[in-house]
Amino acid sequence: MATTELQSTQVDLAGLMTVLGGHLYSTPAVAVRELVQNAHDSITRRRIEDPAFSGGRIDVTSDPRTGTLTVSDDGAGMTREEIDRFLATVGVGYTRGLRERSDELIGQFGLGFLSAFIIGERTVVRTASYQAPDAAHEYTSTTGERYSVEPCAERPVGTEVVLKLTADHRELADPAVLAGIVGRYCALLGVPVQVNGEPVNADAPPWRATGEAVAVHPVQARKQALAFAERMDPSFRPLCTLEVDGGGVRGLLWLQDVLTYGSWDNRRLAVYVRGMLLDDDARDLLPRWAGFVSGAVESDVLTPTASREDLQRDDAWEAARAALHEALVSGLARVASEQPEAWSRVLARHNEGLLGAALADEGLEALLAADLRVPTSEGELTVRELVDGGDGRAHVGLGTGGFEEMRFRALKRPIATGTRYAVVPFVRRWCARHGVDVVELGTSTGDRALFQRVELEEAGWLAEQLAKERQELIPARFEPVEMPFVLVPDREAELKARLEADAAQERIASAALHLARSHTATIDGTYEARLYVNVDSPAIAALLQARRDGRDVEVALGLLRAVLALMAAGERETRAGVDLLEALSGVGDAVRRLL
Ligand SMILES: Nc1ncnc2c1ncn2[C@@H]1O[C@H](COP(=O)(O)OP(=O)(O)OP(=O)(O)O)[C@@H](O)[C@H]1O
Repeated sequence: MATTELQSTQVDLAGLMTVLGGHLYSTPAVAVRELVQNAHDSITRRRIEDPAFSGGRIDVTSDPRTGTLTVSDDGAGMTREEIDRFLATVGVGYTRGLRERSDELIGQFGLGFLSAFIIGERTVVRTASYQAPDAAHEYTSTTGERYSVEPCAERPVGTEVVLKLTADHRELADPAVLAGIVGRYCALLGVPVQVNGEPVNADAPPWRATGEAVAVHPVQARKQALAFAERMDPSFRPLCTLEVDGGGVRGLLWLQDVLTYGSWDNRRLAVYVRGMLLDDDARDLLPRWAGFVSGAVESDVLTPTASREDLQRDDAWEAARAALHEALVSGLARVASEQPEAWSRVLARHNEGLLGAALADEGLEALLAADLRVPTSEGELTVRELVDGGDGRAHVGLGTGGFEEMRFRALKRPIATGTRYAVVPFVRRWCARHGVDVVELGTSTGDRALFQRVELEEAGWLAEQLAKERQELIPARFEPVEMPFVLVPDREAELKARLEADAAQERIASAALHLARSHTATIDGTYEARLYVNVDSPAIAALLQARRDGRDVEVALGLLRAVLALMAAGERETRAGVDLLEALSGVGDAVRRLL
């Protein structure tokens, strides 16, 4: 058998660099983070290996005129040999080996330094190691593929990396841009960082401060937490903050102080791993319903991907997600009991989103069920108020307005607006728990609960006189007695007509359509609307009596037809086919004949 000769795989560094540069990182700003992170790790290394060391500081400076950016540290520095072995060898770093001795180190892949070549057209590294402080070296490279190392003038122990930025990335030298980037990435870093002389991480996050010996008054602690939230997320003012401590995550969540709707998804969570911002938008760690929640958390157990801009979806991630969920629910409960003012603001701002949240989470439902309000024809009410106002039943409208609403308005009874986000399921759930009936207006079962049907000899005659085509006239008793009739469009027939229209075939997947049709087949779609005529109303009672007495009822009928048409014309759902002018002239005609 012939022996197979083993060959070495060739690495095309230029090609690899293009991939890394163009595809690994989402933004060139990440390169700045990588350099600051190396400075941090080098300081950590020196703290471990050089017992005499008491410093630790990172300086980022820029010169917009020359387009240069410099990151300096007073960390361990590198010897000549270390430059070759670690800095200039892709995939290898000193840091990885040291991680066993410290959980503060951030680097592990031996890749980050390459990002300097994405934003810099020339990179110079000047360094002196604490192991050989008198021998400083200067590394120079343009693309990272080739480099030179020379001895250089004496310098303090530590490293400075000087980048001449490419034309595309010169904006990174703008002091404000740079301060913004570094300030966000390094907000929680344990080593002080200055950008052009200004500290960017001087204030420790509030959860670290709680370990301090002097206990802070709760009001003061709340203020500090709000100030932190405001610093971290300038786009929204925070309404109140909630602590997170569990599942390997510590930090703060806050509710945004804006008016939100159910569809609002502005979840924003910044995740810091070992003090460095890793994922600016880890929204998936927050529950889907928390669209109005922002936060910043840190963790040592979450694992970054190689781009260090995302997190691996491992067990730690799941545990963190569960902990954040729990922190949100218990934090909201705490705000409800300890900060009544903030709580009423939370309810006012996020009522709609919380309706959905309550449906998604039983713990929240228990907390919120009594306080959340649903939109009704009488303004926003709690379900308890809706039920009390509805004589012990919850009325829900599935359309918009209509005669039914007019009737309820006349009675001053509230109808919940069932077409709005989460209202129907929330009301149903509440009522099921409290043993209360829900009446859905416009469905045949709903109508049966509201209109007490009566037998009437003149029903056929009334139908001829008042009902239009595809309207079913039903004699009934209902309140208020002043109302002679109510025209109720049949929502189920409406749905049936819509689904059975040919166009539906194109819009709805056929399996779903089939299912829907098997339901609509059970709906009797003969009538589009029901006209309930109130036999208790003085107008109808008088009309019927006059007819029984054999008197002429034409004028009265004309007037009633006109009123019916006018009522129908005022409602979006019933106005089709109503001739307003004809209705008005009907009134005029009746008045003229009466006088
Ligand atoms: N400022 C610095 N001071 C001292 N050593 C440095 C500095 N910057 C880089 N190095 C050395 O170069 C090595 C490679 O750096 P690089 O950023 O490529 O990878 P890393 O930091 O080890 O890992 P990662 O890719 O996860 O960031 C480091 O491990 C360290 O030994």
